[in-house]
Amino acid sequence: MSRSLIIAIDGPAASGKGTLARRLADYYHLPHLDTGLTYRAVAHMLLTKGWPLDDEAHAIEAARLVDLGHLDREGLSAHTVADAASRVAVIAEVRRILVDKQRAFADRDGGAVLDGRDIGTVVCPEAEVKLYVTASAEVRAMRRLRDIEGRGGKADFDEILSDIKLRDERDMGRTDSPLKPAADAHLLDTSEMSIETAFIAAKAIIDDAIAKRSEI
Ligand SMILES: Nc1ncnc2c1ncn2[C@@H]1O[C@H](COP(=O)(O)OP(=O)(O)O)[C@@H](O)[C@H]1O
Ligand SMILES: Nc1ccn([C@@H]2O[C@H](COP(=O)(O)OP(=O)(O)O)[C@@H](O)[C@H]2O)c(=O)n1
Repeated sequence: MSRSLIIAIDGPAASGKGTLARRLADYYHLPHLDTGLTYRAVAHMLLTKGWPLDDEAHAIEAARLVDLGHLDREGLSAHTVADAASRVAVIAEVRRILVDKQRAFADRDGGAVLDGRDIGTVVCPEAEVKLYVTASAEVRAMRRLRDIEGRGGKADFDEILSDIKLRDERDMGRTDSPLKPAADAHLLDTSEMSIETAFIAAKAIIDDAIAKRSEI
């Protein structure tokens, strides 16, 4: 690969952006960063210490301590951590600190795949390929339910659905870096797509962008 390839993937909870990001990173031999884990890490630190989620000073301190090399996906996977993450994610200074770290990750030779809520709009507005992955709230809630049950847990579909809708509202409604497709993002509605079909569709978009380089 002669030029850096940055692939920015955004979308709401359980739309499949992480699964797609990991597969694309593997296919194009690029490093991958799940930026949601950085917000989850901040939330987890506050929850563990018993600090309120709107305690800005401690949230900022926690954001400074986030180490991209040590993000524990399993330890941060809980539903409560995801909800708490969307609360600390409204703090502008927390975002600024985490976005700096995310940009440093993206700015490496060769490129990278990043997924989150504001990658195409704020973190990597210069990304060569931007994907906005979505699916209906019901489909996303069903995917999350299967995730939880697959790990031996129990959950209620209606509760997950209302949590997902609430988090969508919080993420799309905040003033700082709200979740929305970048103007030049390709929309991928995976409601009726398998993981494989979504991967093939994304790969076609990326290969097309790479092919256009040689025409320039
Ligand atoms: N296109 C798809 N069809 C069916 N299930 C999917 C699809 N994409 C992802 N999944 C499953 O849905 C769940 C949530 O996907 P994930 O990639 O973690 O979403 P996100 O990163 O957007 O929160 C996972 O269990 C994943 O295997
Ligand atoms: N780039 C990002 C990534 C996540 N987040 C926040 O972090 C929360 C958890 O993100 P996540 O990607 O781990 O959540 P899921 O989509 O996996 O459920 C989101 O609901 C957002 O509030 C953000 O604000 N910006």
